Order: sequence, then structure tokens, then C-alpha cells
Amino acid sequence: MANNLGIKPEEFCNIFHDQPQGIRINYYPPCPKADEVLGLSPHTDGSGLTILLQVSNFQGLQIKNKEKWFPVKPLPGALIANIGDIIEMLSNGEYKSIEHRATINTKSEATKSERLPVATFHSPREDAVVGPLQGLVKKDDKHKTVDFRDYVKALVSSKLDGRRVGDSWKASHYKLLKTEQVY
Ligand SMILES: O=C(O)CCC(=O)C(=O)O
Ligand SMILES: [Fe+2]
Repeated sequence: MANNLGIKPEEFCNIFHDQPQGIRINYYPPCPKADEVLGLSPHTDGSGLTILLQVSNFQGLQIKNKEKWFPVKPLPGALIANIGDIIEMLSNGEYKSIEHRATINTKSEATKSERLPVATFHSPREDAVVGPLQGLVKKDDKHKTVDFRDYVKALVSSKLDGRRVGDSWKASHYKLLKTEQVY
């Protein structure tokens, strides 16, 4: 990614060095009203990069592109890499975090219809300052630079609803969610 953006890889490494890594295992049991409910609401991940293992062969994950939802077929042994809001902020919007959601399934005779995806979230160091990396700063910056701790506060108090903090931290929206100091 750094090569593609024309910046030094160390710029990314400085942010993610000694990072905490979170793991979430979501269990979606079969549901008799699967057509009427979602397993997980639409959202973007608040992490830098999410690596997801689908485990069961049952489809459920969907990504949004141009206002349409597309299923992500599980491939045995494959990992899915999702760009999170932090990479979007660091790359000044060159890489976009992906909006996704999970549907659930009714019970089927042929297959076990439960899903158990495992997601690992790679996040910045706790004391990192997050914003467009040097060399990617432009006059009309899409993203503000913020203390990662403030970002986390806003993230955990926001609703799991569409693009969440990713858009809210953009310069024009920042005042809506401002918690403390803007750098
Ligand atoms: O259920 C899935 O496949 C996606 C899980 C997910 O998006 C998350 O835990 O943030
Ligand atoms: Fe997610």
C-alpha cells in the first residue's frame, strides 16, 4: 500500500508498531425469520485492516458497492482483507473503507447453516495520532488528524450504522462528533 501511495513503508509502520490486535468471533445461528432480519448491521470497521476467516462454507458476508450489496463467497482456506476507517484516514481517502453487513440463513437439511467467522482487527498504537500521512496531505484534506484515543471514544459511542466514524471524521463532518482537541 505504501508503495502504491508513493510513501515510505515506515510511515505506516510507525502507526501500527506494537499495535494491539483484537479478535472477534461472531456466531450466527440459523434463524427461522432469516429474510426479515440481519445478522450484523451495515458498518465499516473502525480498525486499520481487518483480516477475516469465514470458517464455515455458508455465505453471509456482503459488501456494498455503488449502493448495491454483493455476497462474498467463502473460499476454503482464503482470508478476506477489509480496509478499515483508519487506513482510509491515513491514506487521505485514497483507500476507502468498505461498508459491509452480514445476513443470516434459515436451517437447511443439507448443510449446517450456522456461521462462525473470525475477524482480526489491526489497529494503531494507543498513543498514535491518526490523519493523512506525510506526503499525502493536501490543501483540501478530506480527513482531519486526531488523537487515536479520541477516535476510539467516538467509535465506541457511535451506532453501528453505515459508514459511521469514517465519514464523521472527514473535515466537513468533524464538528458533529468532536470529543476533544483537533490537531
Ligand atoms: O460476519 C461477518 O462475516 C463479518 C463480521 C464483521 O464485519 C465484524 O465483526 O466486524
Ligand atoms: Fe466488520
